[in-house]
Parts: sequence; structure tokens; C-alpha cells
Amino acid sequence: MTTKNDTTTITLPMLRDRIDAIDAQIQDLINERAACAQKVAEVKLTEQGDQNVVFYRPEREAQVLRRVMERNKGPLGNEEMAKIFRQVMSSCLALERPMRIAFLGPEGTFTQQAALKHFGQSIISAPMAAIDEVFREVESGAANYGVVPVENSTEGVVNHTLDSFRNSRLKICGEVEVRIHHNLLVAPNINPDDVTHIYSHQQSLAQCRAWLDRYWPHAERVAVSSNAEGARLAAEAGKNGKAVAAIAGDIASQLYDLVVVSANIEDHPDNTTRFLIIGNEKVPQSGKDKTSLLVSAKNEPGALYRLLESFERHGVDMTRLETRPSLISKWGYVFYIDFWGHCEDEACHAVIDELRERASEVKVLGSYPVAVL
Ligand SMILES: O=C(O)C(=O)C[C@]1(C(=O)O)C=C[C@@H](O)C=C1
Repeated sequence: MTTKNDTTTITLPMLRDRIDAIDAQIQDLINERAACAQKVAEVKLTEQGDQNVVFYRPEREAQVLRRVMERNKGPLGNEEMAKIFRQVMSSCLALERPMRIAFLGPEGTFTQQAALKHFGQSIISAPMAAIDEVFREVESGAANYGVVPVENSTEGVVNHTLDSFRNSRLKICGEVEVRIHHNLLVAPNINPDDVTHIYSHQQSLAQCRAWLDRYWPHAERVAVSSNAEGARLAAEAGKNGKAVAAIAGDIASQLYDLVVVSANIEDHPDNTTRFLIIGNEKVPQSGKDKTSLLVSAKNEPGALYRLLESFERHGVDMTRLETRPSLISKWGYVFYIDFWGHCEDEACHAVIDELRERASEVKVLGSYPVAVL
């Protein structure tokens, strides 16, 4: 190989030598960074005392990743570069204190994928059987943080998650989005043409409704607790020669050794789920934040209008408004409101103060950095 205007030949061994030298430099620098993180842990322990030291700092991580993307010159893309730094920080944090992360299990769910996307690979995974168990695990201190699904771009909100915030003191300290690709899966010994039942989580079945109506109108759809559980059941059934299929993602198909009959069967190609990170601490401002509130309106004419008017007047941009039954009075409702900004930003603070005067209850569920990756 020769370069333009240059007669010097660049050989493969030369390039590999150069890569080896760069790798050695990167390795030294990563270890230098890791040693810094260890020092950070010592400072945190001295400043905060042994009890309740907060090692994980979502606002700082978001700032680091945003800066990585802003200064990136390529040829690696911004996201690719941020993913590398995501893992570097994950390793550094594990060196400070390994984080136990509870998520809606079993192993292989999209929620696990979200946990790994948000925290990196260096975590202790704690799969839970249900959303309220994730909340309990974090409340009890058995897990440092939890990850739960909150809304899907095709199917809307995950009611269980919203309802779990009612009686919980946990705070939302982050969000993460995952593109959801579904596959129709069977055990290797099963002929797909024989399939009589299709197992998956009810949300996943709904996200593939049109595809199932078209290609599998006669197979019975069976809702189970998660799509990974559906994959496990399909694998078990296959061992007994039963022609059962599952709808699940790539991780679950690999985990349970299933064969992909059809890939990417979701009805909407941009099918995305948003997950929340829940923890025990409030998160300081990161410079680009969102806030989530739970608001009980007074049962009187114009009550909702007066809540919304406050956002408009202070120029605070709402991103979501959900209504759920209040569970206290029949036909009473509570509202889940998300908006841009941090509860300590002046305008957001003013809105929250006004809502407290106008609503019967306002609970700040958390202010947290907008998802970076
Ligand atoms: O800055 C800190 O507080 C750190 O602990 C360092 C660090 C990092 O590796 O950059 C690690 C973990 C935190 O969640 C945030 C950042």
C-alpha cells in the first residue's frame, strides 16, 4: 500500500506495530483514569462518611458522555465513541463500588438490555420477577438501583410502573431508550409450520399484532410474564416435542438456544421502549434534564386547565401527560407529567410551586439527565 504523493510503502506489519503502540498508550491512560476514580471514591468516603455514600453520579456520567460526543472528530461515530466511554466509566465505577442493579427479569429481557445500555457491562445483575419487586429491592437497599419499562412507542404506557410510584419514596434518576426488535423463535427441533401456540409478554404480542394476524392467524397467542419467559417456555416445550413458538429479542433467543424463524416482526420499525432508572437519591442538575411529576387534580371545573396553564406561562415544555385512575375515589384521576428541565431550574421550580397551590397533591418523582445514548 502507498499513500498519495508518497512512495513509502506502508506494510501491514508497520500498521500493526503502530496499533500495538497506540493500544499500550490507551491501556496506560485507562488505568490512570481508573486510579483517579479510586481516588474519587476515597474523597467521597471522607466527605460523606461511611454510611450512604453515593458513588454513582448520573449527572456527571451524562456530562462526560455528552462531552465525548461533542469533541469527537471521527472516523468513529459519536455514538460508537460514547459506547466505549460508557464501558470505561462502568469499569471505573465498579472499581469504586460494584453496583447491584435490579431489573424486570428473567435474564434476557429488554429491560436487562436497557440496564446494560445505561450502566455498562460492569454491574451485578439482579433479575426480578415483577415490576413491584424491582421497586422493593431498591427500597430495601438490597439493590443500588432498579430499571423498569415505562412506555413503548407503539403500545403506550406500562401501567404497573406508573402505579408503583404512588406509594414509593424512590426517585427517578435516569432514563434510557432501547429500540425493540422482535423475532419469532422456535426450538431447533421444531418445524415452524406445526406451531399452534405463540408465547410472549402481552406488550410484545401487541407490538406484533398486524404481523401475527397476517402470518399466524390460527396460532393461539399466550400472554406470559415476560418475553424472556416466553422464550424459556418455548425451549422447554421444544424438549418435549411440543410445537410452541415465542416472540422475543436477540438476547433471549441466544440465552435459550432458539432458532429465529422470522426477524424484526414488530409492526412499527421504530418501535422503541423507554425505561426509567430508580434509586434512593435525588440527582443534581446535569445541564440537560427532564422532570417527572405525579399530580392529583382537584375535582372541580377547569382543574386540569389551571395545571397546564402554569406550564405555558412559565415557558416550560411538557413532553408527556398520562392519566391514571386515582385508586382513592371512583372516577378520580391522577396525572403523570414529564417536562424538560430540572426541578431546581428557576422556571420549573416556579411551575411546581404553583401546581402545589392548584392541585390536591404534587409529588416530584425525580429530575434526571436526558438519555445520552
Ligand atoms: O466523578 C465521579 O463522581 C466518579 O465517581 C467518576 C466516574 C467516572 O468514571 O468518570 C465514575 C462513576 C460516577 O458515576 C461518575 C463518574
